[in-house]
Amino acid sequence: DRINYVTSAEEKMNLLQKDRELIIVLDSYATELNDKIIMLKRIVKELKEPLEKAKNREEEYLSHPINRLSLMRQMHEDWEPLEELLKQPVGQEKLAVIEKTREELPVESDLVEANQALFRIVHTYDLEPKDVSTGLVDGVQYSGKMSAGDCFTMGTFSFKAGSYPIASKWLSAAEDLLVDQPRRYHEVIGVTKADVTLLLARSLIASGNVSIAREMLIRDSMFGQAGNALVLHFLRNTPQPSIDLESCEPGESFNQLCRSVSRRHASESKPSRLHCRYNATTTPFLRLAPLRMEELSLDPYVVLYHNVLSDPEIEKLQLMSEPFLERAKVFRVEKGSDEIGASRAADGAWLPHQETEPEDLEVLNRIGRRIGDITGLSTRSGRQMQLLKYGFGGHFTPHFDYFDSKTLYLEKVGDRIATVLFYLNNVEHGGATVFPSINLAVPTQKGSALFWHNLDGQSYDYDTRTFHGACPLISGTKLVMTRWIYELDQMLLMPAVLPPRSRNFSRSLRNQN
Ligand SMILES: O=C(O)CCC(=O)C(=O)O
Ligand SMILES: [Fe+2]
Repeated sequence: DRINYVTSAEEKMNLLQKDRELIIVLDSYATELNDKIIMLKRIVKELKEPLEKAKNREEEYLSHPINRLSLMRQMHEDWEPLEELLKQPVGQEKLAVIEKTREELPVESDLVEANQALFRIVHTYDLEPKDVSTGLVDGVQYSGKMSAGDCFTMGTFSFKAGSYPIASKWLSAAEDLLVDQPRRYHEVIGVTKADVTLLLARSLIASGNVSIAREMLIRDSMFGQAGNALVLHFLRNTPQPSIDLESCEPGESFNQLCRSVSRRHASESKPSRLHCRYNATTTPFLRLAPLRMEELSLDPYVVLYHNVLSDPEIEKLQLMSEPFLERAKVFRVEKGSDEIGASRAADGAWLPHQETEPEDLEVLNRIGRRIGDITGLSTRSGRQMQLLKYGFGGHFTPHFDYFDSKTLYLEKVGDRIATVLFYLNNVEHGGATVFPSINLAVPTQKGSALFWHNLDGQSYDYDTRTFHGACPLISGTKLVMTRWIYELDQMLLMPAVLPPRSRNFSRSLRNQN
């Protein structure tokens, strides 16, 4: 399996370590080169000395027996080894280390994923690339700054994705940065002013700003009057997007809800809270230990229970899932299999895992029983939960938790009638859970559990209003755990409320977890 640099924290640390090592190697390469230069300069100085003495008295100098021998010997014997010395390659071991390390460095797809993550953040939270390039992200000033090369790669990605106005903004940021930043490095890596300006012109033209592009090219001494011809050429050759982001576009209401609870707006709008009360009735357990609950929506019913998990339990969950974390996949109904897709960027671990220790199993079962106590639904032990860890730009495009489709597993357990989403940490910036159809955004809250029914309370039909997703994470990590409650597990508990249904499986092509 390839290393996943985008979401895995461990690999991110590894990345920094590699970066540090490579820079040390480059530095010692330069030192070695410098040592050779110093040595050569010294040799030059030594060779020059007799010549200095001979200046203006060449004949006398050469008639001197010792000088003559010295010159003969030196000219005959020394230039061969000197030539050898010059030919000797410098820093070969350092070069070999760089070559070897390069095999383990991020590849094209890693960069594309990082591009995608930042693109998503800019798009969802409606940010200005220029602000982002200075580290100002959604009202928060971060310490990093972007280089011209960084902005250029974002511009290129946005261009390929067919987002020409955003591409123009990134490329114009790159152009400005090229002026101020040391150009030498960008020349070496092949990001030139001409590249940036030409792609900026193409983006401007593709977004309808033809005259701005023309003026920019003509004013540029590199192009001058050739600018007119370039504009014509670009007008005739409209670019074709080669990256498809359309298929996982979360939609404007999703984006707006994400913005409404992000850092920039956090103080302005809190999620609507209908009631805050204690649940002391569902089961005998709750009569002893009432739970504070916030009903966020009555129809469909969505409720947030507070302090469901303790800090030690959360710590345990994190520890037991760590070895099994891998890139979370998306279930493709049409293929009947899981795959990594752009609609979801997070690491996931299924709990319990085959290798889960008995004492960890006990914790999982205890949590399972607690869910039963809280919801009044049957949560058969052994059903897996999914722990999810989102990193920078991690997200989950809106989806339904029910499958609405036939699979072998579903025939055994039925569909997911309800979902419990545990928040295992407080997210610093971004990463809320959002229900676009009911205008609900829920920021993470450590220890709380969000609960909703995926089926309509009356008809038991799929409730499409439960469409939900996870907003892109802007900084830090986000940890959640999902426990689904299955239809057929309820049969013993309340056989009467679940009449056998013949379903029309309406979706054949959908993303699922
Ligand atoms: O992470 C979230 O906020 C939502 C996760 C989710 O919808 C899921 O795992 O099905
Ligand atoms: Fe979900």
